Amino acid sequence: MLDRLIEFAQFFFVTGDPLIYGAMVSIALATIAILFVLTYFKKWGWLWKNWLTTVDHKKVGIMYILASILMLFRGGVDALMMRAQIALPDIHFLHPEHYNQVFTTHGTIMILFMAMPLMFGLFNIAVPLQIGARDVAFPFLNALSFWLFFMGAMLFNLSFIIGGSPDAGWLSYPPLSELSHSPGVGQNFYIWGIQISGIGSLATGINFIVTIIKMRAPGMTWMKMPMFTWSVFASCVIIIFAFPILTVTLALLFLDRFGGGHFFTLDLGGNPMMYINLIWMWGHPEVYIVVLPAFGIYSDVISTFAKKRLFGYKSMVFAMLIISVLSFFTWAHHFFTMGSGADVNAFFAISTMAIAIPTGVKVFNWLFTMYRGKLSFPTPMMWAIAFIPNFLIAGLTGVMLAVAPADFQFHNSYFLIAHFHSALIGGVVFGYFAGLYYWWPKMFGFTLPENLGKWAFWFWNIGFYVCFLPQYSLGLMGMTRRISTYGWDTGWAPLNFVSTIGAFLMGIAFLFQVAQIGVGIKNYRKLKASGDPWDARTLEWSIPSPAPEYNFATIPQVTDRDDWWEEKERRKQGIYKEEQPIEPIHMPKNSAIPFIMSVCWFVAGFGFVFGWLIFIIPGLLGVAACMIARSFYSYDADYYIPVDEVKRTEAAIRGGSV
Ligand code: HEA
Ligand code: HEM
Ligand SMILES: [Cu+2]
Repeated sequence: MLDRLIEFAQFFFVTGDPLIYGAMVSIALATIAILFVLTYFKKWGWLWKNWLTTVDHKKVGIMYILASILMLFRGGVDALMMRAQIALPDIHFLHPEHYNQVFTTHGTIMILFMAMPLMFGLFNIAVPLQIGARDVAFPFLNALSFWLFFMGAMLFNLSFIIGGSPDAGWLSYPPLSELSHSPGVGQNFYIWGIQISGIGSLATGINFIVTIIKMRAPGMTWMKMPMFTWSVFASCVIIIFAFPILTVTLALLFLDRFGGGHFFTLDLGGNPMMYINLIWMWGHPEVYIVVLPAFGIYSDVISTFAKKRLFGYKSMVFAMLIISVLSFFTWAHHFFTMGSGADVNAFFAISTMAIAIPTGVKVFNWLFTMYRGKLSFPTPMMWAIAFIPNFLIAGLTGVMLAVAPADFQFHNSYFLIAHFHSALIGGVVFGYFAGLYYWWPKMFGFTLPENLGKWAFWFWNIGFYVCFLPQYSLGLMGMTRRISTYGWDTGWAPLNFVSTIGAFLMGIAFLFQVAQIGVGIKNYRKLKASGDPWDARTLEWSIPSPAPEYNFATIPQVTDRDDWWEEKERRKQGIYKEEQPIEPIHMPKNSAIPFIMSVCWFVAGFGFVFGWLIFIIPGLLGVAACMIARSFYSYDADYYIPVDEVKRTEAAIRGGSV
């Protein structure tokens, strides 16, 4: 036992780095503060009952969003530390080893623990409401997905404090990620953090596909579905085919590291190229997993604020489905330079370029939707419009990268870094921000203050161009990715300095957003939103903001695409649908199992990271116990809300009128 403690202490105080001690102290202080506040205001019961054990999709969505904002902060601090380090030559703020850790955690966190959960948050907030459903198909599984993501993310983040962070890049290529080259525990944190949250992502994919197929309101045929819901469907189709590949790849890497396997080693029959193929078979589709829902948001937001039907609805749907299929045939464009040969490279170059066609269709459709529309520009619309030029740059430089011979020059240079940040920030993050501002009133019942939102918008946008445009030139000037410093003789200093200024402008933009939320909460009474604050088109706006726990008192009967808009038009002409009688509403009960089971996974994962059976065994036993409890002893998992109570709630929120 004593050796274990000493071993633990060694891991704990692995380095004398002041940044790590600083982080430890701040995390400890923040934890104490949270515990104190919860105890002082007697909020433990509230937390447990309303949040930790909830299975309500709206609350699960809010928890995803909160966690992802926290992760955006962590990933953003990483980004600023890197940009500070390379702002000028010969800076000694981060050691080279530390720089490696920071870009690895930044990339992994931003994609897997920021973009994915923010996306899942928006799925949860909007999809059931858009299709006129009372929840997702499997609410229990939905809560489990969230907690698995959360515990996976926490495990990954723990590496910063205990044992050391991973440092082999966000995709952890072997041989660098093998035991021979990375004997520390950082890679184990990477594997287990992603595995645990990955199970959650796969389950979410399945959950939303079933929800969209089975739970649409009567009358909502496929071609009447809101575009965001379509994009979620397309994204989830990619998830269910791509995430199992990630799971298997990381499991094999784990066997290499723990079980003396040789799947990806350089000797005994292994081959690192196998890993590189597999990880990109997930990694490339992953970028479309995150961007398609952003496309869906742009479609809904642009048609709402242009007061027009989306132009080319059917072509939008097919473009998305084509992108989701094509996304599985382009993975090798990430290693044109790794010896595939001319024929293979030509195949993947052409399939990659082919994606420009459906994407172009979408871009033109958005422009045509705005053409001659009655445009207004509240913050969601501003993000949607800013996206178009940003994404055009990202897409066109993507097509340049897809030219295999040219990629021998661009590959792993700052040109690539600029390409993917343009796509990920200008495309994905901006899209999710548009969605967040758009659905905020539906989530919380008040709109965010617009003036601070506009400040945030301009800082993000200007910062974005100032940060990433110079990087295209830096790439062409020969600056490669993942270097922690360079010499004055390179001539890269001025552009890097400008780029760092841009990064800090985006940091300020984030602070504006935090302030905006703070001011919004303070003035929420003044900013109170009606059920339909944007005069929007789809069903989620037909019910009060925030929606009651059962969403729809009676399930809507859909007759049109943009059904709520058409309904409003009909009402203007005095035509009202027949009121449906309210019936008792069937609801799922809260459950503590998703939370407890995920905590057990966390404990087991922690044990696997260090190879400590005293954590692995109880953790896995706990997981098994939760499964048994759910399978054999959870008969009492649902209840009915009686008609009277529904009527009372409706009357209270609507104040007697609609
Ligand atoms: C959301 C994220 C996202 C998105 C949407 C894209 C979209 C695209 N990407 Fe990108 N890409 C990444 C994220 C993304 N990428 C990441 C993270 C990496 C690097 C990872 C790493 O190495 O760590 C990467 C790397 C990467 C490479 C590897 C380069 C290398 O390693 O050397 C290539 C090469 O082909 C490429 C190509 C493309 C193409 C062709 C598109 C297309 O989908 C773009 C299509 C869009 C348009 C073209 C614009 C709109 C179209 C029109 C207006 C019509 C008219 C246009 C034409 C006819 C051209 N990307
Ligand atoms: C806030 C603005 C951001 C800035 C200033 C920034 C900056 C950086 C920097 C400096 C690097 C390392 C480059 C290198 O040395 O190779 C990097 C890498 C990366 N970033 Fe960002 N970033 C930002 C936002 C994002 C977002 C939002 C995402 C994803 C959604 C993201 C995903 C990545 C990825 C995947 C890598 C590659 C990591 C690796 O090489 O393993 N970044 N970023
Ligand atoms: Cu790709």
